[in-house]
Amino acid sequence: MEIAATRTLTLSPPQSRQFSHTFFSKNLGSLPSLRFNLSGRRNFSFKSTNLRVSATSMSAFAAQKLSPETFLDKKESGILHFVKYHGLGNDFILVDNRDSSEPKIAQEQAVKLCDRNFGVGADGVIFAMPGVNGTDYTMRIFNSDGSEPEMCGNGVRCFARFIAEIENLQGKHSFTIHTGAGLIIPEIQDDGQVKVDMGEPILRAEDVPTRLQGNKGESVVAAELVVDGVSWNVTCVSMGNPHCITFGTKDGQDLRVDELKLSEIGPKFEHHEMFPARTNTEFVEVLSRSHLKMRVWERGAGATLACGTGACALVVAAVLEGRTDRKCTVDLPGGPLEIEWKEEDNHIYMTGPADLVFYGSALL
Ligand SMILES: N[C@@H](CCC[C@H](N)C(=O)O)C(=O)O
Repeated sequence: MEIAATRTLTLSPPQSRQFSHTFFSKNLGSLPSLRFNLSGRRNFSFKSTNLRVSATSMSAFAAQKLSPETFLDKKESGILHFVKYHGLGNDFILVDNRDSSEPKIAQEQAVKLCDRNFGVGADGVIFAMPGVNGTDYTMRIFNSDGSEPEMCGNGVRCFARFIAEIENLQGKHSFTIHTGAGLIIPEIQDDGQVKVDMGEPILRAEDVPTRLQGNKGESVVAAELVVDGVSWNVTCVSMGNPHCITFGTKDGQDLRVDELKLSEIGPKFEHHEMFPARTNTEFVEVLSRSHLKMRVWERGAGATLACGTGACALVVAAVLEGRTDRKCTVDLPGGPLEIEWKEEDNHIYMTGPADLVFYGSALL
């Protein structure tokens, strides 16, 4: 389903200009609040020191349908046009940066945009940039705290759908994408899901990076990590970005992820001295040899509803610890991902959704 409605964006005084944009949203079945409000006018505004956005949304159906390219091509100075996407609730502001290898906004501005009270609200800002070394595109991302990670699994699925949208591509398509984690290849499937070749996991302790000693060759597998006086069993895996995966504590107690006090324990893993580049942490419950359930505390973003690189890393950890087979469904708070760590090429393949939420503009 595609819905288009006029969106009027009013800049706060003293810039009392008005812009009208077409608002596109797909898959609104999962977004009752948007559908619910389509018949009326709703005002919302976001303010912060250097970022001001106020908008009156969705006043009419199909009143003025602009193409996505036209919307993003508008080049009023000081205004950032973006498209909001999410992958299982892990949400991102996508910026069309195809004309430059410099991100259109600075890290501090990304922090303000990502703010859920004073900004647009997102787990990160993603830039679609020109490719390098023969790749189709480059993807860069800023976390909601402004730091720059090497890779983002849910983000790269959103990136693929964003490219298809702005390049007006229909059906099955794959792209080569240069990231901080090397070459990543997402392929949009006929059903709209995105299957991503996430490359090979990195297991050497020093490269993850972790200061924990390798205990299985150079890898850290089911090793002891003391966090706040409690001994946890952890496996460390990098998918370009660092992950610490735990299935429970050393006393043999398996995790019940719903019972975890994530906001208390998460930051203690993230900033642990054993992780010189900080870490993402996945807390995992094994439901069967092909079914896992996880909650995540992300480096630079906190508790999120999903983490694609995390889901890949935890399947690697589960296999290395002998807990599951190589093909698993991973239940994340925002929904399931299908993950396979293939023996033939040592690559990990992730399949899941990516959905457009809305088009918007922000005054920088
Ligand atoms: N949510 C992402 C990971 C984003 C980067 C992460 N916060 C980091 O700093 O490494 C995913 O889906 O992989």
